[in-house]
Amino acid sequence: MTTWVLQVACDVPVTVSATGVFDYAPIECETQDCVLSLSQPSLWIGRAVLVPFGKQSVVGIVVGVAESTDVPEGKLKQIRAVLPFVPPLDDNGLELIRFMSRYYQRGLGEVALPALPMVVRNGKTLTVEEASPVARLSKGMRTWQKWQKMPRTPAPVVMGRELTLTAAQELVLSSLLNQLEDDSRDLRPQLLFGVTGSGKTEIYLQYLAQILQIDPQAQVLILVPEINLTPQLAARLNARFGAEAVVTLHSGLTESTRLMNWWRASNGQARVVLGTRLSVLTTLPHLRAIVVDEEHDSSYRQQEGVRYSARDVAIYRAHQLNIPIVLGSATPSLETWHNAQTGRYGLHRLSERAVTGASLPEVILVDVQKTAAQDGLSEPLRRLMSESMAQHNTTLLFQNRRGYAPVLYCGHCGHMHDCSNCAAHLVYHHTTRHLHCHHCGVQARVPKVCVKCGNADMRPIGQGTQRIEETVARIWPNAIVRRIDADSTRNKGELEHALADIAAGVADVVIGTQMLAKGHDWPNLNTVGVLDVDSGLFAQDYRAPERLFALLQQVIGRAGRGQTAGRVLIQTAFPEHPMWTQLRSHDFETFANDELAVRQQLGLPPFAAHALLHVAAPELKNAMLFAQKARELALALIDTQIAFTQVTVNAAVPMNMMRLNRQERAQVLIECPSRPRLQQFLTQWQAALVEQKSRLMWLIDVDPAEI
Ligand SMILES: Nc1ncnc2c1ncn2[C@@H]1O[C@H](COP(=O)(O)OP(=O)(O)OP(=O)(O)O)[C@@H](O)[C@H]1O
Ligand SMILES: [Zn+2]
Repeated sequence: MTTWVLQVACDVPVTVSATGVFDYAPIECETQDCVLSLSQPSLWIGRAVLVPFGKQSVVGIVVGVAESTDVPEGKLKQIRAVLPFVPPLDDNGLELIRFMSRYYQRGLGEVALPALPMVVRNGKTLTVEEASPVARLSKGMRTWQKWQKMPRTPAPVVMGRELTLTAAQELVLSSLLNQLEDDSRDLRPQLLFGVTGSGKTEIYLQYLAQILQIDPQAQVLILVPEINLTPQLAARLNARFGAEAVVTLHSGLTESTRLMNWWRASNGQARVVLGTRLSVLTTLPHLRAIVVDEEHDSSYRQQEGVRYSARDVAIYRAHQLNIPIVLGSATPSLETWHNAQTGRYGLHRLSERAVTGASLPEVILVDVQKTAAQDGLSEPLRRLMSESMAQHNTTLLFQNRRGYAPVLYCGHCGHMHDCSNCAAHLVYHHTTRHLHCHHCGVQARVPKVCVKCGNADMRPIGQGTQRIEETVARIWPNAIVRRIDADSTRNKGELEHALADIAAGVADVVIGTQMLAKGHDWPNLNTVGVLDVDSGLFAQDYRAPERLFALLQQVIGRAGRGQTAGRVLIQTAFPEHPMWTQLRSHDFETFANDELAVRQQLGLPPFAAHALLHVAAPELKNAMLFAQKARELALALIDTQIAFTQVTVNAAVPMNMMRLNRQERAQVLIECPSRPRLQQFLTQWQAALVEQKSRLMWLIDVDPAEI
């Protein structure tokens, strides 16, 4: 019997175990890839292991070793096997997951394991050899086996042709590079605040090229909100650095490609890693720089499982490794903007577009109270569209709602068809002739008569992308139209095809949701119509103006990126709303500074830190009871500990969207001007909540995206 134990982090929720770390006895393990013996406990730390857990085997990470355990003698289980092909987490990797676990109030395993590809962390795809306690991937992994035999040396980087930088780009690049010089080494995060189309991407590439050239092992990480939406970037990276050196990591990859790319990245073989939020946790042994493109984008926020911000984790990781990080955006998040204003981050500006002759588009408002938007399209917009088509340019219609119509309404009794699982209207989809719930996914056939009064006068009310598509086809029967939304791009290859067509200038009209706001560069696009965004002007959430402004400025920024001047037409019933003034003059700074002043006055983030307790139960009464109990526990903590006097506990209330997926939801908002204090408080509060042993679903969301 050994005299020491392994502390293994497993992916279990905090409600099951506050730390998520369990003790196991080690076993001798000797393979080609790693020799782990009982006499050298420290070598085990950071290793992936397969352990018995209840009735199954699960993959965990060894986060420590100890001389003793609380597990009674005879009850301590042995690990089943080691996963030698998973590169061990080094001290920095372990510290990173410890940070996330502390910051987001989650178990170590919950944080660490999702970074591994599904096939690796899923115990079912592993086989353990009888003779030696080693777990290997079992099925269908032939290419993987081939890869494993390949050399693990860093791939050479080929330096492709670069664009000649404009004077403004040159200035930014040299100031970014200067900051890496030893005597002025400034590793604060650097914000690249450049208007849409100002050529931020080219700066990232030339900047990273320098870093890759200095060090023949160096790896760089580029985070993007969504890779599928911007295939141009992956192609550009391959062309610039050589396909051999570049890997992508995102959820759209097949499992085997994902596995291979992860493996190449985590062994230090791949030099340039282009990934979405999850890739921020990938082991990268020679990571030397990080770029976060479109740093404001809400896709960086993981909203399921562990709720974290990949951008914030990237900033922490850069800080920890003492490496540079560049955040880029035309519409930085207010947190980032605030940090750039106060000097915590460096700030670099690009105020002109990069392409000679291209400028920011003219923005025109159409008052739809005066000029009705017939079937969603006002007369002035129709005129611009016809003109644009005649000149063989592309028009983009931004309608941020998929489906045909957001409501199916009975013209007789006024009944609206709602989802029975959620507090939401069902959306009418013409293509499937079904009503869909966009929250829980439920679908129902369109009733022939009103379910309430039996009348057949059923009317779709309002506009969705499908209905706009129908209208465009009716007015311009010969127009080539591409619709980009979650429905039109569900099948494999559809999105790529549509994007390629648009990039080639084939489409006369592009209709779509916010998917169109992300980083697309289509020189042929000169006209943008913004339809139906008024509801966003009056949304409740304090972040709503920030989100709407960023979204619209990004959409506006798609126009006029080539030689033809761009123009944007916004249809609104509230032309006097102050947000339009700043959008029309492309004045993000004034908007951001005004908005920050309001936040400061109200003590809202970034001037305070927030955490939100979410509770869900089949009945609201029970969710509220738990939320109220949680609030009492919070108040008791504050009463007994002087350190927590700055913490404010708000009332337990039903959530804005109270019912979702058959669950009624309640929340308690916690506010505190000091982040470290809030963290201390949350740790104790969460422990008290776990002790309640409630069977309800609950979780603490740190820096919640919405309240
Ligand atoms: N130095 C340059 N010379 C010529 N063209 C350039 C140069 N730099 C960038 N471009 C071109 O300008 C266009 C816009 O560049 P890019 O897409 O990088 O802008 P961006 O700042 O990332 O914009 P957005 O924030 O809207 O995504 C691209 O077509 C790019 O090829
Ligand atoms: Zn629903």
